[in-house]
Amino acid sequence: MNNQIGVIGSGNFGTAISVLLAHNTGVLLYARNKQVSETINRTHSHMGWTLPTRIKAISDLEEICQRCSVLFIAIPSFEFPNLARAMSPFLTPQHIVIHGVKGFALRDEQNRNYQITPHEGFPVRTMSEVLKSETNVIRIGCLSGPNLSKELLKRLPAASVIASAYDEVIVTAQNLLNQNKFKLYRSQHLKGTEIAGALKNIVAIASGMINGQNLGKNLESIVITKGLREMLIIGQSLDIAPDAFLGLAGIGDLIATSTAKSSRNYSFGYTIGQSDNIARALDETRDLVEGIGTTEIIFNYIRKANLTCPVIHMVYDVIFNKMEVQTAVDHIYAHNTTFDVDFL
Ligand SMILES: NC(=O)C1=CN([C@@H]2O[C@H](COP(=O)(O)OP(=O)(O)OC[C@H]3O[C@@H](n4cnc5c(N)ncnc54)[C@H](O)[C@@H]3O)[C@@H](O)[C@H]2O)C=CC1
Ligand SMILES: O=C(CO)COP(=O)(O)O
Repeated sequence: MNNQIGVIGSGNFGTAISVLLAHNTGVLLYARNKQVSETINRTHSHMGWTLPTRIKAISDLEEICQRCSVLFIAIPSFEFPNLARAMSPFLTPQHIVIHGVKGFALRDEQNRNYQITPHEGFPVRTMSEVLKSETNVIRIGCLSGPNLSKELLKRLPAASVIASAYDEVIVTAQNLLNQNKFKLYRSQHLKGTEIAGALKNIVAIASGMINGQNLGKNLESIVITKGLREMLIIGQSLDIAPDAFLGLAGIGDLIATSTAKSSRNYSFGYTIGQSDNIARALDETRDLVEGIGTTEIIFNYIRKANLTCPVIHMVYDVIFNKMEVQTAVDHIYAHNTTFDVDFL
């Protein structure tokens, strides 16, 4: 292995991570499509962004795993189990693998209408759990925070969280990524960080819907605040400490994605809000919107776990029951109000 760092996934976030890494080290960027990697190597540009020459692209999964002892992964959650299985023969306990994926994988990949059993409270796997079960990698981390890729690629100031149970993972990520105007904060709450990053996407969709309908800043702030409450009570139901939800990977990312037009989750919600036509919004969306699948999975969970989560309910009803946004907003007003902060 040499000292190049591997990045798997050459989309928006993988490219942004590569550019940040290239400030401190050489990078091998994996693109599945050979034509894409050849074009990156020939033009030193990708998706309209000029790339540092320290980034070399590659299309051989075995080779990138053999050449890089530290790998970052940024691909959609629905492809993650397949990728983990494909990488498995090439990974060893010597590797450090850090993912930046904000979504879940179902334990039973065929069954979205899962059951909750007393022994398996959360019927989904986080990406670190997928890596643990599908590969022999031990030192796993998650990079998560308010990291809108367009802003990172424009080299605007940002920060993020590296979460891992292993100090070496945290220190390695900090050494590789810390630089002027980009800093990594540390967290030992790996699962909480992963869950926070996935759940905030649902709230970003809700906020987009409210803004697409011009329902005002008051309602937007209710949705974001109560959305955070729902993230926390889901965490509580899983015995996850609130820490992960209250830092940059929780409330920080929630603010970024629930207020930025460059967030794909927010802008998907915004399109629905503008047209009140979910079929059209789904049809027109070309971008990855992680929050759609997460809403379906988590709605099923909160129903079975008997948690009251009006914001998630609202998003579910609009997307999956084709309810109009203004009607779905009623979920927020359907309950008798009790203590404002009822979750600490
Ligand atoms: N774009 C952003 O601002 C941020 C995205 N994320 C998260 O990163 C993940 C990826 O998002 P984006 O990069 O934005 O998505 P994207 O849609 O821009 O890119 C995904 C890339 O993954 C590749 N890919 C898909 N399946 C693959 C496989 N099996 N093997 C290898 N490559 C594969 C695709 O070809 C594509 O290049 C998501 O979970 C997202 O929530 C996290 C932070 C910021
Ligand atoms: O998670 C993100 C920024 O931190 C990216 O959000 P979107 O996937 O909504 O674009």
